[in-house]
Amino acid sequence: MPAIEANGLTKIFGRRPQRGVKLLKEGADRARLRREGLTPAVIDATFEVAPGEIFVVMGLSGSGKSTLIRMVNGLLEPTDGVMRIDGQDVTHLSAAGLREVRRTKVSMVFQHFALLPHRTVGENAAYPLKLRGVNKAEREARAEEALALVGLKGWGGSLPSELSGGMRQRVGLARALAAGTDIMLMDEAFSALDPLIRKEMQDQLLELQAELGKTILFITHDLNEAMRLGDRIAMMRDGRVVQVGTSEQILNEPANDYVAQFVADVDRSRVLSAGDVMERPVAVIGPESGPKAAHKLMREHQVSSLLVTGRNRKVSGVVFENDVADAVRQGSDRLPLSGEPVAQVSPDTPLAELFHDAAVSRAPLAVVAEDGRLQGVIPRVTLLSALSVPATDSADTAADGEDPADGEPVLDAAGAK
Ligand SMILES: Nc1ncnc2c1ncn2[C@@H]1O[C@H](COP(=O)(O)OP(=O)(O)OP(=O)(O)O)[C@@H](O)[C@H]1O
Repeated sequence: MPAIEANGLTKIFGRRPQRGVKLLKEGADRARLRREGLTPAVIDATFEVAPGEIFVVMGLSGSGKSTLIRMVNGLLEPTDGVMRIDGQDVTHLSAAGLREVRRTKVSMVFQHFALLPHRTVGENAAYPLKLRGVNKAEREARAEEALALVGLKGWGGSLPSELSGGMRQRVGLARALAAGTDIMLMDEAFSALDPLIRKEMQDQLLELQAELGKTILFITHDLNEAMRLGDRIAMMRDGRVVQVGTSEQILNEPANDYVAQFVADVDRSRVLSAGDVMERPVAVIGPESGPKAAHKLMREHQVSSLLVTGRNRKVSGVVFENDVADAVRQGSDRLPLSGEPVAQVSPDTPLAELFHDAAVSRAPLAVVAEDGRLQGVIPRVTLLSALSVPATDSADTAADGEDPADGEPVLDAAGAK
């Protein structure tokens, strides 16, 4: 069951907003509604956020992000459509019902977090618990735990004025964590921070997420932030969700020209990772194979090197064309393994971190799973082309979600020799 589910969610500001819904359903555009004195802030938004997912809503100022998040936590009532939290329809809840949802399910972190200046950091973090009537001892324990999670261990007794801006924003995060809800809504939560502190907070959020598995709906107008944080991203324009996808899908398969232009300047080397661009490891040979088989495979795939893998698909080395040709000429039946190490990287490694290895290594980079099994390869040319033209083939490989190594012609002693 999705943690958050929006179905046809629409919010129109102005008098008699239902008129706007009707007009929209009749095909009217925003300008038409504006002439009627209506502002369609969110139009027909439909998406699901899975439990444990970081779902980023991304769009320029005025695209409707804040309105959308305010409907999720019940600060605004939708004009049309349905919003469900953990399967419960919260679209038209009473004030008491909404309070209950906020108390138990959803907490929120804002851009400018209003800390109570005369209360300690610990009391600030524990504030929502106080409102809920949680007893003092438990409040303090939970606040302390939450402060430790955001790197503010030992600061509970200080006043907000003693903290830097970044630290205050951490208190906001701690407050949401102390509340103990499974869903956290973050509205431009890091946008007011200096770039370096902002990056630190993003890292921390990713760490916390890995540890706690919260469902996070994160709003930002910063594409790089969206791409860094989001498991998936919803791109909004003029109140509509124009695309929902992983950062890799948004980069390589933009739904329209607007999205394509938007992502044109993204630093692809930081957004795409090895797993996104790797190719099927076809140029791979088993250790028992001989030089003739290696030579044949190289010709077939027009490559100048082959990775050598054992039966467990672990990479044991590399052979190069010249050495293989020599071995064939000399009638040798042993693969002429090169002494060169093969760079092995995890599928999560950003492309930016692959350049050094790619530059110093003649062999393609080996992308290996945690258990060391070969998942794919990245020849230098693939790395370079991934940075410019959308890498459609490799994107398909990654999107399939299958083990690209399976079913490939890995030759060994029993194979074509
Ligand atoms: N209470 C309101 N009354 C009337 N119009 C509103 C109201 N709140 C928002 N709007 C309008 O709805 C549209 C969407 O605004 P919203 O604040 O949701 O966008 P946003 O993407 O969050 O922008 P920003 O990043 O600047 O906050 C805008 O045209 C805005 O002027």
